[in-house]
Amino acid sequence: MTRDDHRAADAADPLAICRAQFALPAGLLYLDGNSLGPLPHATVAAMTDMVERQWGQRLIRSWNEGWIDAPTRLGAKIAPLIGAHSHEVIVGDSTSVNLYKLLSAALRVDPQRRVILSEAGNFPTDLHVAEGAVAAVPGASLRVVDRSAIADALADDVAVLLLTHVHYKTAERFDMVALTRATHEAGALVLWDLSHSVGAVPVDLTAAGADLAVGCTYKYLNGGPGAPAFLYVAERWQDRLASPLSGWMGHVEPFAFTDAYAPSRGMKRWLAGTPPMLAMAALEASLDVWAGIDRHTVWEKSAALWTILADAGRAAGLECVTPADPAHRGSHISFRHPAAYAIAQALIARGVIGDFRDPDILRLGLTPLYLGHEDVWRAGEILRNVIADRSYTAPEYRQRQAVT
Ligand SMILES: Cc1ncc(COP(=O)(O)O)c(C=O)c1O
Ligand SMILES: Nc1c(O)cccc1C(=O)C[C@H](N)C(=O)O
Repeated sequence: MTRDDHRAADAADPLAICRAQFALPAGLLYLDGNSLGPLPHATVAAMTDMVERQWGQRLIRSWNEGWIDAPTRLGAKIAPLIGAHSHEVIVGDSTSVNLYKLLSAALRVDPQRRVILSEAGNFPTDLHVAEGAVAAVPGASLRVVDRSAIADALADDVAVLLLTHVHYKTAERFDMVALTRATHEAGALVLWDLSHSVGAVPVDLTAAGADLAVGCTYKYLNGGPGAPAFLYVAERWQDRLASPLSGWMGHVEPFAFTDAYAPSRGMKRWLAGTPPMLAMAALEASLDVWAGIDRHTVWEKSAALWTILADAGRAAGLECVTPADPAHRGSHISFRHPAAYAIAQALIARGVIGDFRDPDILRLGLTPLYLGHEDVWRAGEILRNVIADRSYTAPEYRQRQAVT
């Protein structure tokens, strides 16, 4: 396909108008929105209003003018993106903390089931938090198996299967429907980490019959660095599970100021402390960008952008570790190369921001709201040049930074 073909695809692209909603630096090709999404213009205005008016002028009155309901209001805005009902999602804390809450609760459902089952090579925080959760429950343990062995490892001692739907390194995607069904047949609950799925691939937790989920909002949802995460509990579990972090915001009557804890009905019991309103304001503005955007259109465009980079990678002789079948992958593409770190640095020096994942993965995110076909084609051309002329072998590209 030629540059003109990609220009024609951009001209016909229903999502092309979304690009103007983001404050991306001119000339930059940003292929790292799967790690930190860019700043929406609306966020700047929302933060100004939050700081100057809501905090500055309205002060504590703002708690009754929209702040106290922010966790459930934002949860309701995320719900359609993950195929959940609005009363099944709440926003607060980090993905790591939310994982702890849900894993701890799931471990206490059936005393005969004390195992968290997960995937070797899952995103580290998922496994680290699972270690912490089992350490707090006598007799509990973490079982980690290869992704191909998950279904067979669903023994009768498993309390909860913890999986990241789209793998952070390879973009491999689990079959949510099939694995949820297999987990239920084995008598366990399933907890999906949707950090690399939400805003990227169409997710339907209700259709899959999923029990629990968490996910990150600073990647494809563009909520800002460290934006509060979300937590999902299917309605049928809401009265049966309780948070181990029984803070006052999860109390049925926080402003009764009682000594004894009694959990709220519904999703509010998953709150612990006071919501971080500055961060909530940024996230709400970015969620509003998603209102009215069809997730299937986003996914179709992602698949088209993926093919452009896959072709460039093939032409450059790179090994692609992301599945070619769109049904089995997420919205990034990863190439394995012994000099992946240096290649990522050489690309950054040429205005293409992607990232590197230890030890040998070059990862490029495809975010249809602000990347066009021609943009991705240009990134692919730059990638081909960097490989062909071996410019990545320059010594300055070997220097590792603290955050990669
Ligand atoms: C699969 C997955 N889970 C969780 C996280 C992050 O958790 P937290 O926001 O708590 O750092 C990430 C990325 O940072 C991730 O890729
Ligand atoms: N959360 C991050 C951070 O605080 C610093 C650097 C990167 C991140 C990330 O989000 C990493 C990301 N989850 C990943 O998939 O690799």
